[in-house]
Amino acid sequence: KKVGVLISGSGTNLQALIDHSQDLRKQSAAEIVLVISNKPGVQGLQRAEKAGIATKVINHKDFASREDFDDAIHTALTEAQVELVCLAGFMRILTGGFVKKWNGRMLNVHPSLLPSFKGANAHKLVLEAGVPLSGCSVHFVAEEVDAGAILVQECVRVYPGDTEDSLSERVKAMEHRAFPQAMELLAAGKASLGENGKIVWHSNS
Ligand SMILES: Nc1nc2ccc(CNc3ccc(C(=O)NCCCC(=O)O)cc3)cc2c(=O)[nH]1
Ligand SMILES: N[C@@H]1O[C@H](COP(=O)(O)O)[C@@H](O)[C@H]1O
Repeated sequence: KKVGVLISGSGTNLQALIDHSQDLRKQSAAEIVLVISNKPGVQGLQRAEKAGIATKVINHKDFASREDFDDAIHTALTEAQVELVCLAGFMRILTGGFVKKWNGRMLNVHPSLLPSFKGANAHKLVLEAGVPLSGCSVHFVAEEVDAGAILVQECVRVYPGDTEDSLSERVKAMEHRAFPQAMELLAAGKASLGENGKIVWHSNS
C-alpha cells in the first residue's frame, strides 16, 4: 500500500515509519511515497529526502481557508496515488470534508493513553493529573479531534520528578514502536475501521 505522511516538525515518528517500511527483512506491506509538511525547512523533510522519498511543503499560510489548504493536501496525496495517510506530528486540525475522504485510511499518533488527555498538551495534563502510567495511542482520524478508534497503544511509567521533556522522551520511544506496528496492520489488511466506528480484526490476513 502506498503511504503518505503528513508532518510539521522533527519527524522522529516519520523516521520510525521510514525505517520500518524500508527494512527488507520485515517485508512491509507499506511503501512511503510522499511526505508533506505544512512548515518549510523542518528536519522531517531532510529525513525524507535522505531516504529518497518525495517531499512537498504545503504551507497553510498560503491558503484563504482551511478547506483550500486541505484540498491542496488531498490533491497532492491523490496525484501520488497514496492509499493510506499517517499524521506524524502534524499540528493542523483537518476539516470534516478531508477526514471523510480518508475515513478508515488515516492514522494519527497521540502521546497519551486515549481517551484520557486529548489535545495538544497531553504530557502537561498527564503530569498535572499525577497518574503513574502514560503512553501513546495510534488511532484512526475522526472529525472529532483525538476521538477515533484506537488501533495500538503502548504504555510507560510516569516517575516523580518527570518533566514534560523527560516524559515525552520516554513516550516517544514507544511511539516509534507503536506507529509502525499500526501502519503495518492497516497496510497488510490485518485490521480495519468497521462501519460502526470500531476496529475490525481480520483473521485470514
Ligand atoms: N479532524 C481531525 N484533525 C486532526 C488533525 C491533526 C491531529 C493530530 N493531533 C493534533 C491534536 C490537536 C491539535 C491542536 O489542537 N492544535 C492547535 C490548533 C492548530 C490549528 O489551528 O489547526 C493539533 C493536532 C488529529 C486530528 C483529528 O483527530 N481529527
Ligand atoms: N503527535 C505528537 O507530536 C510529536 C511529533 O514528534 P515527531 O514525530 O515530529 O518527532 C509526537 O510526540 C507525537 O505524539
